[in-house]
This record gives sequence, C-alpha cells and structure tokens, in this order.
Amino acid sequence: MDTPIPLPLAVLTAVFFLYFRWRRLSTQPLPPGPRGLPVIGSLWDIVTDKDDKPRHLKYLDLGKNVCGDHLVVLNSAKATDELLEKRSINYSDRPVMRYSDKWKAHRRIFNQYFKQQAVVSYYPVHRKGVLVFLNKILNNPESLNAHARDYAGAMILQITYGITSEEEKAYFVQVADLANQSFIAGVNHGSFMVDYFPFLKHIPYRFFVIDLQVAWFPGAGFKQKAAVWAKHVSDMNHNPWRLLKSSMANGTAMPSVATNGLERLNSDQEEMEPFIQHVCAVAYGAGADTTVALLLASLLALVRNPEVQTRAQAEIDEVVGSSRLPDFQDRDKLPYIDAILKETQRLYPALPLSIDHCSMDDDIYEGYFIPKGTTVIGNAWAILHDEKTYPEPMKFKPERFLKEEGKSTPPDSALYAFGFGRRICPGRFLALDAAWLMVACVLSVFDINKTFDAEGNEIEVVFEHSPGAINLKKAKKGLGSPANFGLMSNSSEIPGLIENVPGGLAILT
Ligand code: HEM
Repeated sequence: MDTPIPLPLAVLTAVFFLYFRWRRLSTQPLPPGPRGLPVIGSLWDIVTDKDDKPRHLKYLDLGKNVCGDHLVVLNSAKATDELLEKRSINYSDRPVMRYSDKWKAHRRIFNQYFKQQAVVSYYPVHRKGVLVFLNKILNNPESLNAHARDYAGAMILQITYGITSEEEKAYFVQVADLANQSFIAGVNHGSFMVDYFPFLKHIPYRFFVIDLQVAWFPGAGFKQKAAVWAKHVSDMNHNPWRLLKSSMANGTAMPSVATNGLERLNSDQEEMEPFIQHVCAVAYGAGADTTVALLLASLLALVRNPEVQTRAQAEIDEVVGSSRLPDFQDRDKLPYIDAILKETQRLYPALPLSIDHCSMDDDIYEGYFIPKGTTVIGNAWAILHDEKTYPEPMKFKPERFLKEEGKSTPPDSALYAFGFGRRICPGRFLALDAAWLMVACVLSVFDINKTFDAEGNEIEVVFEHSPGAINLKKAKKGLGSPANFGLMSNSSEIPGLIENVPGGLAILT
C-alpha cells in the first residue's frame, strides 16, 4: 500500500518548488528599453502626448520599467503571436474587465450576436443606414464627421436596443460620445499618473472651495475626471436599457439583441439579465467611435489618393453598373474595395496600441523575465508599419492586398488592427460590414475631392492624431469640410434613389 506523504512535507516541497521557480525566472533580465531616470524610470516617455508626436511612436523600442511598474510593448508580429496568441492563457487579463468566468459569460453572449454568421442578419440595417448617410452627404457635405458618427451610432443603437427614433438616436449617440471620452483618454496604461502612483487614489480631488475644479495635488486630477466619467458610463449602461424595458412593457419594442436576449431567458435565469444589459452597453460604447475612425480614415485616404478612387470606381462600374448601389452580394467581386479597407486599417489603425493586456503569471520570453502583473501592449501600429512585411509602409497602396497569381499577399491588417488572442475585438465583423458598404456606396455615387480655401487654393487633407487611444482622422482644424463630395456624372439613376430618402428616415428592418 502507498504511504501517504505527510502534509508538512508536501507543503514544504511546494514552497521550495515555487521559490526556486521564482528565483530561476526572476534572475533573468527584464526586457530591454530606453534608459530611464532614477526612481521614476521611463515615466516621462509615456505620459506626454504631444499633438505633433503621436504617442505610439514613442514606444517603438520598448520594454520599460516605470517606477517599478512593468510595461512591455510588443513591437513585432512574432512577439504578439508568441505571447498574446500562443500563450494567451497567461496574457488575456486586463486591469478592468478581468479575465474571469464573468468575462467568459459576457464573451459567449457577445459572440452569439456578433460572430461572422450572426452579423449577416444586420445587412438590412446597414442598407438603410447607408442610404441615409448618402442623402446627408448630398445635402450637407460640410458635416462629414457628424454624418459618420450618426451612421455608426444609429447602426449600433438599432442592432443592440432597436432604437430607431431620430430624437432618441441623437440623444443616445451623445451619451455614448461622453462615455467614450473616458475610454479614449484612459484606456492605455500610463494615461494617468495614478497608473504608476496608486496612492494618488487617496488624495481628495478638490481643495477648500467646492466648485474649484482644479486638482490641488499634481497627478490627482484623474479623480475629478473619473467622477464625471463614472456618471457618463452609468448613463450609457442604464438609460437605453430603461427605455428598452419600458418599450417592451408597452409592446412597442423593436427586435434587437436586447429583446432577443431577454426573451430567451427562462424564468430561472433572471441573474443573466445584467449580462445582456452589459453586453449591449459595451457594444454600443466600444463600437461607435472605433467604427467612425475607420469610416473617416477610409474616406480621407480616398481624398488624398484620387488614383485609388478611379480604380475602385472602374471596378464598381464593371461589376455593379450605374443603376443600383453596390450590395453585400457583390463583395466577392469587388476585391479592390476590400483592399482599400485593409490598407486603411494598416496605415491608420483606429487603436494604434490596441488595448492593454496584463500577464497573469511570471514568464520568460527570449531570455527576458516578464513578471506577473506586467502590462503588455500589442503595438499594432509598429507591426502594420513593418517594412519587411509591408514595403513602403507610409504609402497608401491597397493593391498590396490583391491576390494575384505568383504573388503572395501580406497578412490582412485585421489580424492586428482588431487586437490579439482571446481578447480580439468581437465586433470586428459588424464594423467591417458597415465600413465596406459605406465605402462601396460612396464611391459608386460620388467623386471625393479636396476642398478649396477663399483664394481658390486646394486644401491639403492633414491627418491629425487625437490625444488618447482612438486615432480619429479629420482635416486640419479650422479648415471646414475635409472633402468635397461631387456626384459622379455617370451615376444616372442613383442620385434619385438617394434624394428620395427623407433626412430623418427611421431605419426599419
Ligand atoms: C473599426 C472598428 C473597430 C476597431 C478598430 C476595434 C478595435 C478593437 C481592439 C483593438 C480591441 C482590443 C483587443 C485586444 O485587447 O487585444 C477591441 C476590443 C473590443 N471591441 Fe472592438 N473595434 C471596432 C469595432 C467594434 C464594434 C462595432 C464592437 C461592438 C459591436 C466592438 C466591441 C469590442 C469589445 C466588446 C471589445 C472588448 C473585448 C474584450 O475585452 O474581450 N468593437 N476592439
């Protein structure tokens, strides 16, 4: 008969094993990075975010130790593939929305409604939305940014909550905008000093005069902002849900992810309701600004590259003709439109530094020690600008993604622009559908040109980097509309189709 190992001996063995493992790992060097200053390490390299120096450029050769807080930036596809994909069991955590059973339950619901096969059922929403968008561009090309926001916001509000009324949409798009400000400003670790000095959490944020909205302690300003943002995020989570519940109660609710999710719950599954509510709020919060960034980047890239427009329009003419708008069934026959979107996401990824992951255990990569709790950033921008994979990386060249005999194509930019591993963006299929239809339809109807200043000089489209995570594109400040949408002379019947769409059309399926 086996003799059981005495408990103290087993505990001792385990302690020794863990200690020696820790010793072996922790004696390895930390990954290399720029030399920091004493005590604060590389802090100043991270928290500044000057307009003219996009923040992500600073990370190009990183592995940092900031005030004892470990931050590793993965700048190559090889490193993200190895750590965030192959070792994703260790690198799927985040400081918020931890990698947990709760997260897994959310993710399951999310995938059910936004996986590739599921998003096909939202085609009617995109079709109506694009008609409204084209109509607005035709009548008021000045407000391109606002129209793109409405297009993305309306799509998500209808799909998640069934909201179609113009007034409600306008209100909720604004609520999401406010809530997203917190995300954009704070999503990447290091946006606030508190990420490095946790004691700042305990500093009161106002001093003496209650209304004085000034942080009195350097670095404690995040608390003021956090208080305001908490309210915006709570509004985003609760306000559309309240409206949904009351419209379900009075029988006026439109079919949506929310109604479907609630109807499928059995009476003993009430505890799942907050999950469905949260999935809807996250979809609505995470999907709007990111999709707008892709839409605007695509259109402004086309303004800058008229030869790309001409080639795409020739493809559309041949496949679709000029008597109807392109539709999803044309997609396989319009590879150049797909290539335009891939190239846009490559050159201008909406989230250049993706969203931070966090290691759950000590690890060694290529001889370097990555301690448990390290913030790990997949640098999508660096990967998508690697000239070995994408020659002439600063040029807009959609044709690099076209399949041709005897030529291999580089990896699809979506592999990196939507993040990594188990946390990869679950809304990517929906976003790409919305962007594809919009770009194809705009190109089938309009020539997009540069605008002119008062002296008749062409205005150059300058891409600006917004502070924070999302890389929104717009023309240089103060120059009015970034693009001039001229109806194409050969699109004979389509203008009538768009003109007859009332500006306030509700999108009904
Ligand atoms: C062009 C549009 C979009 C881009 C570029 C984008 C990009 C990203 C990126 C880079 C991440 C982080 C992945 C990671 O941590 O590795 C992410 C996460 C996420 N995205 Fe998107 N996204 C877009 C649209 C959408 C849409 C339309 C939705 C919702 C319908 C959505 C929902 C989410 C959610 C819920 C997460 C968090 C996933 C998690 O933490 O597990 N996104 N997205």
